[in-house]
Amino acid sequence: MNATNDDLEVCAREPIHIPGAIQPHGALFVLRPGDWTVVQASQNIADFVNDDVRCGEKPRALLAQVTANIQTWYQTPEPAFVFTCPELKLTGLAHRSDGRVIVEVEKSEGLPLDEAFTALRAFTQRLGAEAGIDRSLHTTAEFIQILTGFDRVLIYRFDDEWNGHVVAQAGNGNLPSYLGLRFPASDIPAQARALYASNTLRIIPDVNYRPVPVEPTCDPDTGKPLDLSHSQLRSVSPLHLEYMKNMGTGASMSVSIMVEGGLWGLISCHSAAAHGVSQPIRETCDFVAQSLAMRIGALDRAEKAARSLELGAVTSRLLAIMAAAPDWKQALAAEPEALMSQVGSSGAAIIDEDELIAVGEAPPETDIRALAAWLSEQAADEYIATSCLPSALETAERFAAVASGVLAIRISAFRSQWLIWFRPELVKTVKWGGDPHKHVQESGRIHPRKSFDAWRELVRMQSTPWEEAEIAAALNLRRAIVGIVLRKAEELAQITS
Ligand SMILES: CCC1=C(C)C2=CC3=N/C(=C\c4[nH]c(/C=C5\NC(=O)C(C)=C5CC)c(C)c4CCC(=O)O)C(CCC(=O)O)=C3CCN2C1=O
Repeated sequence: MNATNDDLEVCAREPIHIPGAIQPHGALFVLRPGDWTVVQASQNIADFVNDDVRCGEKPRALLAQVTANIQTWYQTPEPAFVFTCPELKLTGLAHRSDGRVIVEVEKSEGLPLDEAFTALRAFTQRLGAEAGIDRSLHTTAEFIQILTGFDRVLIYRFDDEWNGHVVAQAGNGNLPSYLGLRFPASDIPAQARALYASNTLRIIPDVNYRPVPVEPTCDPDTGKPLDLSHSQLRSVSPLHLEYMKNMGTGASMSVSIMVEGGLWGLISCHSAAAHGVSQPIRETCDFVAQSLAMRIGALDRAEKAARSLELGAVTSRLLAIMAAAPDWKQALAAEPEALMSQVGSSGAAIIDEDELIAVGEAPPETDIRALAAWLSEQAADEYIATSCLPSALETAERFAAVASGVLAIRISAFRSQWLIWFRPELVKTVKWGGDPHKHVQESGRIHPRKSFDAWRELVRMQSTPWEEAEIAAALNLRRAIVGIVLRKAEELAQITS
């Protein structure tokens, strides 16, 4: 039976940050600052630190020295403390959580730091030499695949609705290609995305792992469950483990790509069989993701600046034309190409009460008037922009071919005075990784879909989305027109007074 949106909502509320267990490729204990006593520990702690850590006691022997160093760190503003314990062949990480210090340890292995640095330097040189974003994404996927040895590395980009698009890929052929496929937002629900914006690297070395409980389950003083939001060993949602098995992956690692403080996408790594990656290599991958994010941010800013400059030139031309004309509406209508290129549209209309002027590819007059009436009912002071008008105004289906996209600026708050740009429908076929609507409801809970084969969807009644720079250009023109209208009104008032 297909799951409903409510089921997906329940899934998006799963408290993944307090699983009460960790993955077995490391061990964890919790210190109470002040007396530095161990208040909780994972059931496998002795496998990593012998008998040096016991609940209710201070860490002993080698871990006593580690704890002393943690106490020194605890007095600093540093968010985390990375340490090694060569005698026990351990690397570790300490971080604060709910007034406690969570200490996680793993076996030391893998890439020495100088080799990691050499690899990083080679990568940043290659990245700097890449001209555009596509090559930067592919260079990153190729580098991470070689560095980590995962079978497949994807660059997964979120769109405005949090659906994901695989925009770059590198692999050794052991796993199917997902390049170009899209995945629904529900595959990575909101609470997971929020977690990944702060905890930027997660690894699941073996999808068939048996979770290791943390004991006692709740903090003995506060009774609160242990918050593993910033942990590296956190046991992950059983739902996601099922998803990975359905996808035929035995191990995964995800690294968040944070651009301008927002989750732009993920570097998502998979292997068919269990596959681990050492702490130094993981740190290197996190740094690579940060380097890529800075590159994406710089390229995005440069692209927006160039687009703003291009549109600014058109705005200046239109302002000059309106300033020299007795009527701004007729002036704009006399320059249809400039008016339409102001925001990259294929048609436009100017409505001022009964007066209507249309240029380029525009709906019939009656439909434009009905659209203006609908726009006037919307709670928008300055503008309304949509790339899918029929989803908001059903009657717009009949002119979707020429106006699926609408960008409308309100000239007057008191009368029906609008400047509207139109964009045509862009019919496209979207390839999903499996049927995005096919989540299965079984035995009282939702299950991830089992097929990720390309599933094609014909997308209708949508135009190319309006860019930030285009909306900004529309608002620049609006400010000029409102200024002209106000000046005309003042002149008229002076004449008639
Ligand atoms: C091929 C493109 C691709 C997709 C679509 C994808 C999905 C993905 N889902 C992730 C996480 C989760 N999904 C879900 C839930 C669902 N996944 C589903 O398919 C469905 C129906 C649900 C229930 C809403 C949950 C709870 C989590 C949080 C797991 C955790 O960190 O504890 C995660 C993050 C897992 C991680 O970072 O460890 C991913 C990344 C892996 N990945 C991909 O590479």
